[in-house]
Amino acid sequence: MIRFDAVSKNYPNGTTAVDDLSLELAEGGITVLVGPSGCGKTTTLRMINRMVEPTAGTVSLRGQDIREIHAPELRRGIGYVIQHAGLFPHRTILDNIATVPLLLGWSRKKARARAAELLELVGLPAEMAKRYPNQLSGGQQQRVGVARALGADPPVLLMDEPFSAVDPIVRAELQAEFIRLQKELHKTIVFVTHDIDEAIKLGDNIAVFRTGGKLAQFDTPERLLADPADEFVAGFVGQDRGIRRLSFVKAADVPLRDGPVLPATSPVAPARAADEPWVLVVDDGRRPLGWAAVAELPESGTLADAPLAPLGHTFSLVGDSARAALDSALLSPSRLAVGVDVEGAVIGVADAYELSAVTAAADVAGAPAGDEVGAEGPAGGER
Ligand SMILES: Nc1ncnc2c1ncn2[C@@H]1O[C@H](COP(=O)(O)OP(=O)(O)OP(=O)(O)O)[C@@H](O)[C@H]1O
Repeated sequence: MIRFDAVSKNYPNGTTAVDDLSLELAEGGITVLVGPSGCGKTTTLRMINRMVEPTAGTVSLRGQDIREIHAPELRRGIGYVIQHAGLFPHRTILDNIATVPLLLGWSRKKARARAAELLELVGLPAEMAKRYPNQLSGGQQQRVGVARALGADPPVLLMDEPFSAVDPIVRAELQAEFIRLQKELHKTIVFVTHDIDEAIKLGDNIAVFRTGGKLAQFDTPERLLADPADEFVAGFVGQDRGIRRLSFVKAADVPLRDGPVLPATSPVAPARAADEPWVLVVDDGRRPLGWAAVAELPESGTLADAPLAPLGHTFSLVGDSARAALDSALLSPSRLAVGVDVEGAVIGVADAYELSAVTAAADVAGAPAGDEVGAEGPAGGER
C-alpha cells in the first residue's frame, strides 16, 4: 500500500540519509523501522507524508506517486505521532484531540464529541478532557498524542519513537494498549524505534536499517530472529534471539510427556517405582497440587501425606507460548514445565531440553511455527 521504489535522500552537506530503498509496506499492518541512531528511520518516515522529499526514486500510496497529491490533502489521510506527544500547551486535552477535525471544518460540537470518543478509546478518563497537557503524566500525554493523530480517522499512521520518552513500565502499558487499539482499528502503521524489543513486540514486519541509510533486512519478527540476513542484523537482534523465538511458537505445539504425574490418593510405592526424582501430585480433577521429592516420601501411606514443594507456575496449552513453557520449566523445583488445559488439568510435562526441540522443528519446516502467541497475555509480556 505504501511503496518505496529505489528511494534515496541526500542532503547538500553530502550526507546520504537513505540509500536506494525499495520496500512495500502492507495495508492494515504495523511496519517497524528499526536501526541505530542516524540510520535514516525518521527520514524514511517523513518521506511518506512529504515532510521530506526524496532526492531520487518514488514513494507511492495505493499505487499513486505521492508527488501527485497536494501535501495538505495527503497529510489529511496520514496521522503523525511523535516523541513527547507535541501537544499544544495552551489548549485543553479535548481541544488538542479535536485539532484535526476542526481543521477539516467539522463543527465544534461534532469535533468535541469525536475527541471525547477518542479519549475513551485510548484509555483515558473523561475528566481529563478539561485539563492542560502539563497536568498529565508523560504516558497520558502520549495517549493524547495518539488520540489526536486518530482525529480524522486517517487510514495511515506514522509514529516516530512515540513511547521512547516514558519509563519502562508506562512504556509496556502503552505498547499493550497500542496492540489492543490496532486490533480494533486496523490502520496502516509505520512505527520508528531504535529498540529491537519494541520492534519485535509490535511489528507485523520489521525493516532493519544500518548506518548509511541502507536496508539490511525486511522480514517478519519470527524470520528476523530465526534467520538474520547477516552479522549486523544478528548482532542487532541480540544474543538471546533463540529464547525470544519461543514467543512465536504456540505452547500447543510443545511435545509433552505423561509422567511422572500421580493423584494424591495414590500410595507412595508407585511414586518410588516411577524412577524419577520428583512426582507431580494432582487432585481428582488432575489439577496440580505440588511436587513431591521422591527421596523425601514417607515410608507408607499416600501422596497426600508427602511434603509438597510449590509448583512455580504452570503454562496453558491454550494461549500461552513456548516461552511461557520454558519459564515454567526453569522456575519449577523439578525443572519440569507443567502444561494444563483450560480447566487447569494437567496435560503433560516437559523439560527445557525437550522444549528447545520446538525451535529445531521450526527450522526443519523452514518456516515459523505460527502466529505470534498471546500478544496480550503472559507470553506477549515476556518478549
Ligand atoms: N536536514 C538535514 N541535513 C543534513 N543531514 C541531515 C538532515 N536531516 C537528517 N540528516 C542526517 O541524515 C541521517 C539520517 O537521519 P535520521 O533522522 O533519518 O536518522 P534516524 O535513524 O531517525 O536517527 P535517530 O534514531 O537518531 O533519530 C543522519 O546522519 C542525520 O544526521
